Amino acid sequence: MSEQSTAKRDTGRETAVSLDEVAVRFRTRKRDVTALREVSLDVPMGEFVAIVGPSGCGKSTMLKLVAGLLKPSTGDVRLRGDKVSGPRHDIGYVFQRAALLEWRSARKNILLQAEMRKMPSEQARKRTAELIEMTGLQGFEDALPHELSGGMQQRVALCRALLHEPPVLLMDEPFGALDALTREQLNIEMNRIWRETGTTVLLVTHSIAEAAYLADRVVVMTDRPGSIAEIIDVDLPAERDYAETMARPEFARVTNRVRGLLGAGGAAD
Ligand SMILES: Nc1ncnc2c1ncn2[C@@H]1O[C@H](COP(=O)(O)OP(=O)(O)OP(=O)(O)O)[C@@H](O)[C@H]1O
Repeated sequence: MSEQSTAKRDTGRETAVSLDEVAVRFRTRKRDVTALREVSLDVPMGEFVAIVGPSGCGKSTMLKLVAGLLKPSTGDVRLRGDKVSGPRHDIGYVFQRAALLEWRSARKNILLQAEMRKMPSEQARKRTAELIEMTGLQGFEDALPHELSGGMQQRVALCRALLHEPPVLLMDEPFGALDALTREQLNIEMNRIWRETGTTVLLVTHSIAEAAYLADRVVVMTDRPGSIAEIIDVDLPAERDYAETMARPEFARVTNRVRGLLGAGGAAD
């Protein structure tokens, strides 16, 4: 059990995501902002990584780099070995707001992904049905977004992000707008869905408990300009019962370490 794992990992598995000495500087008319500096991180295929850190330290910026929505000012970002040089299609993205089309049913919102990617319709329909079952949305396939709870809307957004079976799923505070009980429920489902799909996940969260419950490793960022303060291995089995996990000494060790690194002004739970 290591207190701190290295940013560069040799696990024998293919690397899904790698950031090498990445810096991001934004130049606006009023000021220059260094959002990230010297960030290096390797994420092996199938790993679940949670990223926590103070507001404005560059967490969303990291995800945007991986998605190819932003270019680093210096350094390299690679997805499955290829240098990221523009928007990538082999990722799924889930945001804090589900951003569903109000006039389309749950099923048709999920299928939007297939339309954008011109997936064969039979394959898309089959995968949609599987995902609806996996996320417990059966019976709500034809409901419009306003007829769904916030948690259900996020499940639809998750199905949409997973439809094309992306090897890498980027999640930016996906459960941040949900009430505590729904969030807990979705955390439990997320652990199962991650195990069932085998996808690599990068999750940005402000919840230390969520990070420790879901992740293989927790990346703790410093205040802006964001860099990696420490990467903490979570030495727990992949399949995690919620209450039992929370009661484990390893869970307490990880959450205490993250809290210690973030200090009083850091992420809230
Ligand atoms: N397009 C942009 N132009 C100028 N500055 C930007 C841009 N995008 C982000 N920034 C700045 O970069 C810094 C990092 O932003 P980012 O959204 O990545 O932080 P974050 O850690 O995700 O924040 P939060 O936890 O509050 O969501 C912030 O200071 C932000 O104001």
